[in-house]
Amino acid sequence: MSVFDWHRHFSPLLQHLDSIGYQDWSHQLVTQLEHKFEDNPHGDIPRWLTAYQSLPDIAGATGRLDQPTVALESPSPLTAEQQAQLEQGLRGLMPWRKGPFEFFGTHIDTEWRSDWKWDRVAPHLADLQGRTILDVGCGSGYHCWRMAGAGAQRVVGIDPGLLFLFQFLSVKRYLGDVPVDLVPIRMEDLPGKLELFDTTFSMGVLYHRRSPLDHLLELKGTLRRGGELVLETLVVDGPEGYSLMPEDRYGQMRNVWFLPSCPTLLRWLDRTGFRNARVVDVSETTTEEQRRTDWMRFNSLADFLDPDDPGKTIEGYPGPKRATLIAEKP
Ligand SMILES: Nc1ncnc2c1ncn2[C@@H]1O[C@H](C[S@+](CC[C@H]([NH3+])C(=O)[O-])CC(=O)[O-])[C@@H](O)[C@H]1O
Repeated sequence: MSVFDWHRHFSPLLQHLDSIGYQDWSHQLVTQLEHKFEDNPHGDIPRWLTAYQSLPDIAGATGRLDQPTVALESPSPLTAEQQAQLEQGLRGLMPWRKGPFEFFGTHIDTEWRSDWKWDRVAPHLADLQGRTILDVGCGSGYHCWRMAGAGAQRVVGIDPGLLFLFQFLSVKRYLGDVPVDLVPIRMEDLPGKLELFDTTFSMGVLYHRRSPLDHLLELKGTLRRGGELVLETLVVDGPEGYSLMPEDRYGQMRNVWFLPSCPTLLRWLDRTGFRNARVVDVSETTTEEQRRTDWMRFNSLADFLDPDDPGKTIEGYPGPKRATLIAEKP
């Protein structure tokens, strides 16, 4: 038996999938979750679970999901004891990378200002009102909450990082049975042709995939006809056809494969069968957007850039620049 009662957390989603005719997917998820939490549990789960379970119960909590800081609020101020319990529990879930969040007045200054990314992406999206959304590589689920705040009917985030799951649940536990879920699986663990989602996001994932074209095809398989893909990834300057493959690490990150130019990305989207692909934003990532904080005390972007030329990574590659592209599935 797992110490983590995963059935309780995932049963609303599994039941929903059954109710809309996606029993095959829900059965597959049960097998994957059993494996993850019972057959082969991550060694840190007991510690994260203890931190999560130590968070205080707070009556009447509500969420503000439509503003830069995803915030939990309570009708009356917390007692000093509740405040201390809260801070200790949240500290037990460090490092906090994607956010910001505020838990009843306790502000979590995360490594990333993920709200800046949302501000760059959101103006270009088809209205999220009433949509069913997949967020691939969703991290702590910060953007999933913003999607819900923009009116999405249901949001499924997937990310294999289990600390992210406990950070996500520490928000969700105060919001009750909201139709927002984080499932700890990889893109490759989804069934091939779900054709379920109105919008699928892949932000910060493509460069981690050894086979970026297969990633695009997998993303296409998640969308219904006419659905929208939102792709955000690291890019480099260069002509159509160009893409950079780092020799080893890029900005100290392992597992970085292809950094295409924007024209190359457009070609990839076209060749994988998307239509109307367009670049809606290109921005350099700054050390204001990604930095060490009190809630993420390890090295961050400033440590990964060349100290003599911050326009370059420490390995001598062009500094991080990200593009957002939008395309439709025909
Ligand atoms: N194969 C995979 N399948 C699913 N997730 C994966 C995979 N490989 C890596 N990830 C996950 O993708 C996320 C990438 S971070 C972007 C977070 C958010 N989207 C953001 O835009 O701020 C970008 C970064 O920090 O490099 C991580 O949480 C990985 O666990």
